[in-house]
Amino acid sequence: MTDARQTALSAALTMRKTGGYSNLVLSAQLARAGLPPLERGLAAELFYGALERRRTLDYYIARYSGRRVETLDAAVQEILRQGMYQLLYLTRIPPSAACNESVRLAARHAARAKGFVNAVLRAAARGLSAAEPPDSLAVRCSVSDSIAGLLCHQYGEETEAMLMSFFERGGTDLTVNTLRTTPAALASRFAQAGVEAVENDAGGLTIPASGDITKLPGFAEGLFFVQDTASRLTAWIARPAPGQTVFDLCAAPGGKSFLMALAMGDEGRILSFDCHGAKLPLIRDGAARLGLASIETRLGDAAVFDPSLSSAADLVLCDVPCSGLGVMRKKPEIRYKEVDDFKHLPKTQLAILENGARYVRPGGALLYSTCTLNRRENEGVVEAFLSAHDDFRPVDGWELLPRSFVERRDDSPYVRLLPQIHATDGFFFCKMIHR
Ligand SMILES: C[S@@+](CC[C@H](N)C(=O)[O-])C[C@H]1O[C@@H](n2cnc3c(N)ncnc32)[C@H](O)[C@@H]1O
Repeated sequence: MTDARQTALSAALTMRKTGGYSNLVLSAQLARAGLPPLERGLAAELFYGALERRRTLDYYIARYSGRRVETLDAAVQEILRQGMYQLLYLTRIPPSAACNESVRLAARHAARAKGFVNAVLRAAARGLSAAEPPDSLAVRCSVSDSIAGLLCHQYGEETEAMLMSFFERGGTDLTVNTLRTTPAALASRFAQAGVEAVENDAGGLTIPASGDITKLPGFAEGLFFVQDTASRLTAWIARPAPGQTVFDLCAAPGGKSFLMALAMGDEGRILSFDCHGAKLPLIRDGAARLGLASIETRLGDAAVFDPSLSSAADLVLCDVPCSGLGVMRKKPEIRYKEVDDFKHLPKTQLAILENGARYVRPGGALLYSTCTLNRRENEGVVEAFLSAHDDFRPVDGWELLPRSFVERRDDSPYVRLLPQIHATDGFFFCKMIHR
């Protein structure tokens, strides 16, 4: 029989085998399993929880088994991780149920290890309340040693609070299609369907994170799209006006293009580029669902000048590819990247920014953004750009934000959203004006 625990285990084993994005792997397993809502919620909690806490869980598994986790069979590793996750973090599940259910899974997937799984989890259930937490910050926060080292170097004592804040569960943020409805009207449609939506200060709605977004009322009518609050702030900082020309150089899947089109009342021209042709339909389909006619998609490399484009854009967005260290909450696989995997990025990011600058008309704006906390990809890139371009001046992004986001830490014009302070994803924005 397929249940929540079986579904979570299948997703974890698939992820090991095929890699890929955790949300896509889980969605495929959930679609196959057809579980009722509560069971879906538990499956997601176990799958994401065991993935995002993996290093911490492995520390305790090693402690109570006397074995290094990598030496165990794949199914045994994942069953123990999900079992240990229940013991440590899911207080609503009695420890005996966590042990029994894990043993049941072991009987099916690793019969010879049934007794071992039982012994490890029962020893943990008895001992965990008195166990010392891991000494290592990387293990406590469950990130790679190299990511912990990088962030400690850049953020010092704030690092642990920053990384711990990624474990807090948030809802799903939606941007409302204000050409078709209002946040209040959409919230009341959701309420009629039993979905509680809360309006936030940045003009969006937050709903509890569960279920299939496409089944919500208003989805097919294009009344909203999923977009994190941090990302939505692009509209406040960019402030495009109706009738303007906007180039969105790294646009797929299209969230910021949609946001610009809404801010412009769908009047004007938005050219949405991506270098991956396969992603362009995501932008086109999204724009069609939302009824946005001002968006045109183009295949293009943001780092290479296209002479066929006029250098008359009012606004150029460079929402560059980045290490994603600010979005670990939603993409837990990012936790285990190595810093070497993304050390090439600043060069690409600077090349995109340099090229983007060539399309901005005098008086127009260039907006650089990332969803990472890595200063080499943020301040490092814009400072390299600004030191070579006295024809661009940075503007104070904080002054453009809604009141509730003004908790700034310094006088820098760059907007640095920190998850432990602003309760958003980690994000970076630098808006520059072409003199
Ligand atoms: C951070 S994502 C953009 C997210 C998007 N702006 C949104 O809000 O939905 C970066 C995008 O840049 C694209 N990309 C990466 N390198 C690129 C390049 N050299 N030229 C154009 N697009 C690129 C990736 O395919 C990816 O879709």
